[in-house]
Amino acid sequence: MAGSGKQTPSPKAIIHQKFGAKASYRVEEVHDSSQSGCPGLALPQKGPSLYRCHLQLPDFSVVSNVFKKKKDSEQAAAELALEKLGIGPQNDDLTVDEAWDDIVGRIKYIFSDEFLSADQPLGAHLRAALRRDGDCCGSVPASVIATFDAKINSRCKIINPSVESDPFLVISYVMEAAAKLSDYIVASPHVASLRRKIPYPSEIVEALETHVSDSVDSRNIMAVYIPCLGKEIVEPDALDSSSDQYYLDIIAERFGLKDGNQVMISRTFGKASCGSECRLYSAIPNKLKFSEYSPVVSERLNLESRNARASYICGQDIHGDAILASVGYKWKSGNLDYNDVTVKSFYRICCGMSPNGIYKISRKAVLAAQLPISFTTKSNWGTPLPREILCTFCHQHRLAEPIFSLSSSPVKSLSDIYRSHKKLKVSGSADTDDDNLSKEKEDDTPGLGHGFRCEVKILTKSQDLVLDCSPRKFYEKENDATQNASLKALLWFSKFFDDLDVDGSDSDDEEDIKSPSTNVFAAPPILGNGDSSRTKNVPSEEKPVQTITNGSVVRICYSLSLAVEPAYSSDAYWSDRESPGEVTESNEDIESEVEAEYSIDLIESNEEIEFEVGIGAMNSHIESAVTKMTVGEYASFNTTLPAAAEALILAVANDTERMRHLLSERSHLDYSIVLLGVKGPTEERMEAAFFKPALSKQRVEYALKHIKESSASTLVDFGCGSGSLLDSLLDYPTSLQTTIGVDISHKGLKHAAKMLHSKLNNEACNVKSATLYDGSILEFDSRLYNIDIGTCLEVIEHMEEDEACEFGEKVLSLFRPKLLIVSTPNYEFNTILQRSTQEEDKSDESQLPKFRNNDHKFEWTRVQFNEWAAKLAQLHNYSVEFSGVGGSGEVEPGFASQIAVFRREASSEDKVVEERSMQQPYNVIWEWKKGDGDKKD
Ligand SMILES: C[S@@+](CC[C@H](N)C(=O)[O-])C[C@H]1O[C@@H](n2cnc3c(N)ncnc32)[C@H](O)[C@@H]1O
Ligand SMILES: [Mg+2]
Repeated sequence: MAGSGKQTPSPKAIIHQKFGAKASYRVEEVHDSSQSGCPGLALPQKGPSLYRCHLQLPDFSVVSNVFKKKKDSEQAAAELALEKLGIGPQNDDLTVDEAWDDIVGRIKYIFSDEFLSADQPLGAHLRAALRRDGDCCGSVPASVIATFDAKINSRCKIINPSVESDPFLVISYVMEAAAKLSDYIVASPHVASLRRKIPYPSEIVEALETHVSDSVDSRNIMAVYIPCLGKEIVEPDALDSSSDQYYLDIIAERFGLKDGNQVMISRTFGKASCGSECRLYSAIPNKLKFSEYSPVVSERLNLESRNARASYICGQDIHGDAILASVGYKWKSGNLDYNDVTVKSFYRICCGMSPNGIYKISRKAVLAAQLPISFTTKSNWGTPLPREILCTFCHQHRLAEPIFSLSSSPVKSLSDIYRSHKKLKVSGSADTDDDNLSKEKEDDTPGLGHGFRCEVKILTKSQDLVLDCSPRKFYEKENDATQNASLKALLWFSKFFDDLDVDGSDSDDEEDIKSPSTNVFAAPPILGNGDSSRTKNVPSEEKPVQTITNGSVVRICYSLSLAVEPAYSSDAYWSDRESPGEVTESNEDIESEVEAEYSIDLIESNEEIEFEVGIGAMNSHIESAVTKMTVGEYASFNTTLPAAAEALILAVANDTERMRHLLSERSHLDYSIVLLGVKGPTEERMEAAFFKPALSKQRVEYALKHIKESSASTLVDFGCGSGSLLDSLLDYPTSLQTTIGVDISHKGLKHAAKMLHSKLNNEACNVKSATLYDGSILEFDSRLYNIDIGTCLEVIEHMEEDEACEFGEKVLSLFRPKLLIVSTPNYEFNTILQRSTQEEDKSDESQLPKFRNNDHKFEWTRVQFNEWAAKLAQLHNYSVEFSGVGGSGEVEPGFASQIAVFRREASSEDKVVEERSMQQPYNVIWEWKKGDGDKKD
């Protein structure tokens, strides 16, 4: 933060002052969920550590976002708590009178001998002021003091919180305070500047002279000129810094002002969108008398001369023409530092003000991408997630950090009980993983009467409510609840910022969203920041044959170019295309005929970008083209330019002048797209859309029924994956004493180990040992011989068909479980599932993805499955029954998941053949025994 002599206390320090030992911080290590650690797991575990802090105060607790450093998470939690308590970190509980005293004292200190050599920007301004010519020598613009001193700023906020958006008010307070120091300081109200009455001692001044200089090099500092009148274009500008002149005096010249004392300086902004921190400079209105400044004057000024575009990007009222520049004194060295700012930077900053724009920029697809209208799964969304976008948005608009409150459904599930149990047992930092583990477990235990809702509140920094968004829906995963609530809030803001249409909120959302006021925001100027193509929903000419279904994730390579057609269309270019507009003879002069030659300028391209179809994540032209393509196909087409596109094009194009010229011609957008790949809608999603409870849960329940009936004590889950069956089995009392999982996927096994680890030390459960093996079920391992129950759920279709046959052979001839349950998708059911994710889309079914999942090597009809199972059973002395879950066996097309239950005939001999007994190719990667806890291999 810019220069106060004494640092304001940190949020943590304030909390300490108020609560002392009653404030307890607990920092939790958060791993990437797929990577979090598990004791005793014999597989490498890696993953970046992030930290989240829980702060418990006597009356409430808060939880911070995640941070790379523990320290930051603690400060963030403290800040959240202060926000909840209604204490701004800098406000220190001062009275208005005390605030005034502080300001007066601070100004006096700023003009002291000591401060002149201060290692901070304000000190550098004071030194530079001494080098100013003539009248101005030694005089410091009041706006400099108002802008660069954090302490004065925080005290002004106590006097009147509206200084946040009204920088004139701060100046008027500075002038008023300075007037009380008439013995020390000359405050000239007409020019809004301050000067020390008694000159600095000459030895101090001389000592400073050597190392202070304003000249950067011989170059100009590139800046941007933003005219007050919206009709006038935003243009590049340059500040000539070659002389040793005070930089505010140079800026003053650009406005035709006498000197820098008349220059207003805004706060900094824009770092995220253009790389460097920018400020806006403008002229203090001529007639403005700070001694008479009041809300009435401010309102009148706003009517007369508010610069809408400039005010929009920095969130303060800016008057008259403005210059956007990144220039200022460095901390420590006190030298002038700058970064070039271009017109492109200006448009990027504008773009980054809206939810849609933030998404576009972070996807690096400003023209192509748009904020999706729904959040389905994390894996389909890409980065950044809605929650991060919402945080960026709030930061951009100087709002407080969003407050998320999660609540779970009232039913206390077993997993909750286990979790609290677990918490009592483990303590100390080494076990912070446990919290993640139990959370993950909950996430992945769908349908156990458990769910999360999230409410998100957006407040201003002064704690006024802007938006309260509380979707009523429960989600199985905590994260889904948070992301969906965030997206809802973003879409609400998007209506305001991108479409200017807050009233149009969907009727069923109304109860979820409360917003007492939107007047925290000024209406955005017309920049064309949004992409109107979504709201208008461009109707396509002929109803397209959509071959890629909603919910699929496509990977494309695209380029977008701005093309200008030739003045005379003798060119064959358009002959086989639809011309974007009537081609008329040009009446213009020779020069423009030459300029109007066919040109095509690349404006945006992406070698590879993924997006989900059907949620509006991409410009509708791209999406509708892509969904008709096949993998490897190339498509190109052009569209006329929507008015909205202009600002976006300027936000991506380096050569603003040329782009403006092209945009003024009869230009259109040329799209070239290659479809690189398609992943069908996930099996999970298709099934979730169709079955309640989820099909996966129905499979578990099916297995459970057989376990209960058979009083089995040993179970092997062949292809256990992430252990969903092994995990769920622990939720119910069963006769099982030994459970074993085998899989070849390390990722799945790690996940399984973590889940089991978090759940197994529970007294209520009968299980005495649990083991996870890394191995292929196509190989025999004698440790798995002759078990009571084998399960192999949704695994065989992930192998080649001949391997599935091989597995069938081996499991019945070598492993010889007493009972074996095999499930696999019923291919005939797919049309029904696919229809459920297709919604109204009546596309040709023959074009739909063949299998439910990309990884499926085959899917069998009922006849194929029955043949496979019946043959095997007969060969190996088993009986087999057919059944299924999802739907009904009686009605066409049968169950969604078909199941074969093999039973070993009582007569068959049960001894493992001698030479096989030594075969133990599987590796134990995790093992647990009652009483021992987790053991490494
Ligand atoms: C769709 S998952 C099913 C996981 C689990 N059975 C369930 O129902 O949740 C298929 C699993 O089969 C595993 N798999 C495929 N081929 C395998 C093989 N030859 N040996 C062991 N596991 C295999 C995969 O690694 C994957 O975890
Ligand atoms: Mg499968």
